[in-house]
Amino acid sequence: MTIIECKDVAKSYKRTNALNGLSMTIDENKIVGLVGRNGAGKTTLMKIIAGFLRETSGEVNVFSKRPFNNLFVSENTIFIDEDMHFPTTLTVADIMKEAGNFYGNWDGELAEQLILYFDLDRNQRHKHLSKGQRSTFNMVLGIAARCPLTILDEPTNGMDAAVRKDMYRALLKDYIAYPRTMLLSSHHLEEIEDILEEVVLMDDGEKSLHMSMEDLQDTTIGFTGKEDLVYPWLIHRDILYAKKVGPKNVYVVARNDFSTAELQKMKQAGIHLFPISASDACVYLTAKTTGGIDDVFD
Ligand SMILES: Nc1ncnc2c1ncn2[C@@H]1O[C@H](COP(=O)(O)OP(=O)(O)OP(=O)(O)O)[C@@H](O)[C@H]1O
Repeated sequence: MTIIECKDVAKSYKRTNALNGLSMTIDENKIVGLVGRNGAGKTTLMKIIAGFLRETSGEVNVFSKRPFNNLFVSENTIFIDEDMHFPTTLTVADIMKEAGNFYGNWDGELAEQLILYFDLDRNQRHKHLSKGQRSTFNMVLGIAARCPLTILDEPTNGMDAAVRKDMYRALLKDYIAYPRTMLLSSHHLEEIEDILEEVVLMDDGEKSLHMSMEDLQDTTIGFTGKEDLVYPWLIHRDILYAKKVGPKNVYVVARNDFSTAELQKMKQAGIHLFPISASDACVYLTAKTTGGIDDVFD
């Protein structure tokens, strides 16, 4: 069943077009990563899906309803980001109690166990938590609410590496026990790639690709070897990144539309082929130049 459907969605702020005709569908009970460079439009899209912002044009359906200001969508959706504000007098325990009143699937016991594990003081006011503690608590809310649609926008900002790892593990374990639809944005795809089933890569307010994690790994391929050996194979190919290595060698990343036979022949010709990680593939696929930061200095 489709949970999120975006058709040709655009969103303009005064001088910026944050989304430029984006279309996608997200099916039920999938964990989908939303990735892209700074300013690609991830937060804008997530806020529209959560019903916090209204699209400028196009159509968005969440649970087959228009999400903006929709009570059904807000009861069934939780949106977690680092800007979550609560009344300043509320403690961690107060917020958990309120969450229990609002979210039908709330698991108070799990929330208490996670609070204990992550060493949060349930009597501390939310506004007095440190940056990392605030993110930790917010994500506990996101997990324990067990909303049919859980949207997590850069949820681990400020957490240390150990907490981030534990938190994603907690998220995955709870998702396996209680499947729901999750949309998760992060600048660190390598940290979440093991838990994602699909990735939506955004670029300049548009969807650049939407595919399974497995397919994403095969989207790009790297080559190193002598320049005059490598380049003839790359005529009319989509070169995403190229760098000279020493006087005669090159390091090239290209979109992988090569046949197995072609790759085999390249290997036999003495070209070294190597896989590109999913997170690097996203960087190369959305890069503005083929030389990266080196272009600035050349
Ligand atoms: N309230 C706003 N008013 C004006 N412009 C905005 C507003 N919010 C976002 N933008 C602009 O819209 C574009 C998309 O921003 P958005 O926050 O959706 O991107 P993002 O992919 O989440 O970025 P990041 O990874 O840096 O968090 C950016 O150019 C941003 O400057």
